[in-house]
Amino acid sequence: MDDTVLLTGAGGYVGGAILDGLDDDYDWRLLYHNPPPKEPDHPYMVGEITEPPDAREACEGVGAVIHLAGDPRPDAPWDSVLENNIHGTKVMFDAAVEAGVERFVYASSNHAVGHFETERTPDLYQPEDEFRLDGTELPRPGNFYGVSKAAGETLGRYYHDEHDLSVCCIRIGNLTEGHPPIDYDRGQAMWLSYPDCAHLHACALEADYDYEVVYGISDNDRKYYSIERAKEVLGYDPQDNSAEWEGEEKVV
Ligand SMILES: NC(=O)C1=CN([C@@H]2O[C@H](COP(=O)(O)OP(=O)(O)OC[C@H]3O[C@@H](n4cnc5c(N)ncnc54)[C@H](O)[C@@H]3O)[C@@H](O)[C@H]2O)C=CC1
Ligand SMILES: O=C1O[C@H](COP(=O)(O)O)[C@@H](O)[C@H](O)[C@H]1O
Repeated sequence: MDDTVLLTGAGGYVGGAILDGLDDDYDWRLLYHNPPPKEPDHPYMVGEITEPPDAREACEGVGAVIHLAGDPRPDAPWDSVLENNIHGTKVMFDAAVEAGVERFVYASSNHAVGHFETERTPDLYQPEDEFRLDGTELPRPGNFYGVSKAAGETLGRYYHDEHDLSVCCIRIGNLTEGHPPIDYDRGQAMWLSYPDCAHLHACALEADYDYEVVYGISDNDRKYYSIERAKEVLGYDPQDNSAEWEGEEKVV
């Protein structure tokens, strides 16, 4: 991808992981919600994804969008996910199409499929359990936040079919920096390391695809999300595995 890449939600955790790993690799334009505390190393603007003029300005002249901005709280109230996650994502898709953007990478979530876990907890978090979700299943959100993420995936399907935009929805698991979550089997099952997060988003910027839903986790022994589709279509090659850690120490 030689064109400018717009990164919304640039000031957040996922945005930080992506910029940590891919800082020099792309011609970035960063969208912040509030003025950043320190001057970014890349061109940036401050704006609202729910406001079409801001979204249009952010998308002008870019070749790809990585859309992270939104309310990330699993217990977020309906009003907030409706406005920030569903409406905000629709506004960003509209602006992307209007600007002639070629591809749109969308931050979906494990919470879009949270209720698949209900009858299988806690067995599915064990390394020997062979149950896998692979991205072809319909959403089963576990909360309104998950509903909003599933809605974003559906918006992506529509904008791909209607406007021929390449759309990759990444159902991100549990991003933590440095080491996997401690004493949290479920978090270790769906851990996404910072380096694997950056690499996966680079894959989504480079590969050829139409519309994809993939899982964004490291290659964890405890996984119950398949990463085969991400490997096959995007060339994802994760380097981390939460099983290689004991607490904060890497032991393998
Ligand atoms: N951190 C994680 O483990 C996971 C994150 N995700 C998704 O990844 C994305 C980023 O998550 P995080 O970085 O963890 O969250 P974060 O809260 O650290 O970052 C989100 C950013 O979006 C901005 N934002 C929120 N509403 C906005 C609006 N109306 N206009 C402009 N900017 C707005 C916020 O200011 C914030 O900087 C979210 O969409 C979240 O749902 C999905 C699964 C797991
Ligand atoms: O989608 C998200 O998921 C992660 C993991 O949450 P968990 O409840 O499944 O442990 C969460 O940390 C993040 O805030 C959220 O956006």
